[in-house]
Amino acid sequence: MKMEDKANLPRVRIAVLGHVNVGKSALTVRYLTRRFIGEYRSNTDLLYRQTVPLDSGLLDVEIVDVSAEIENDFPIEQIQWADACLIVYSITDRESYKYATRALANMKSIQTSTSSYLIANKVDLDHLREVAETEGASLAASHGIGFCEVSVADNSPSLYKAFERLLNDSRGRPVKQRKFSVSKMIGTLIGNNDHKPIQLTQGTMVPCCKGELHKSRVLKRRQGFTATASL
Ligand SMILES: Nc1nc2c(ncn2[C@@H]2O[C@H](COP(=O)(O)OP(=O)(O)OP(=O)(O)O)[C@@H](O)[C@H]2O)c(=O)[nH]1
Repeated sequence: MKMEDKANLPRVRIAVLGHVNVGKSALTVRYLTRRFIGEYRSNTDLLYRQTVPLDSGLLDVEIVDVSAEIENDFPIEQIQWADACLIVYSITDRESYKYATRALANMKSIQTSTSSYLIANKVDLDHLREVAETEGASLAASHGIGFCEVSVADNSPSLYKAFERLLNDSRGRPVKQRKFSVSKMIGTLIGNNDHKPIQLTQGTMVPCCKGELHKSRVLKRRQGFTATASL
């Protein structure tokens, strides 16, 4: 594809939110690469960019995998940046369900136009289940959003359907009015010499250093990440 054609592709931005250890990184990498990264450690937000084929055509997708290192920190800037949010919890961790409940309530209170989807991960660990499927379904229903239970480890097809539904819904929406310069944010991420983009097979991943945008979060956070499997 020519560069100018690529530059004209519609773009959708997704923020992946959730409590620590629920599988946000594994889920994002699974969607983009179809691979499962078993041991993954990240102390900072990660931005992924990739062109994905949908039935409706090619789409430029940017996904922020939001670090949940700081408890109860509501990532408002990432949500305002995004066109859509995936809120993830683990069926084996009730705290993560509570986190998702708070996140959805906070999103409602700021009346964001961001569309959302709730994902319950780790259904392969049903013997360790702490959250019933009906609880996830009723939480999602109370916010009028989609819901599914998945196992990222087992490559559940529902995971891809959730992403595709969010992408298709967001693609059809008018361009979101943002309170800050998105191009500046992306420029900061991509242009930061300390955090060069990592080339994936089809896209890039950038450890996010959000500068002014997320100073309070980032300063408290240890920078850098390690991935024990190459993407
Ligand atoms: N059994 C099982 N383990 C999973 C699944 N998804 C992720 N994991 C594991 O859960 C752990 C946490 O996964 P991550 O993707 O790092 O989770 P995260 O939410 O990004 O974690 P933080 O970066 O700490 O917020 C890892 O050990 C994964 O291998 C799943 O579907 N089933």
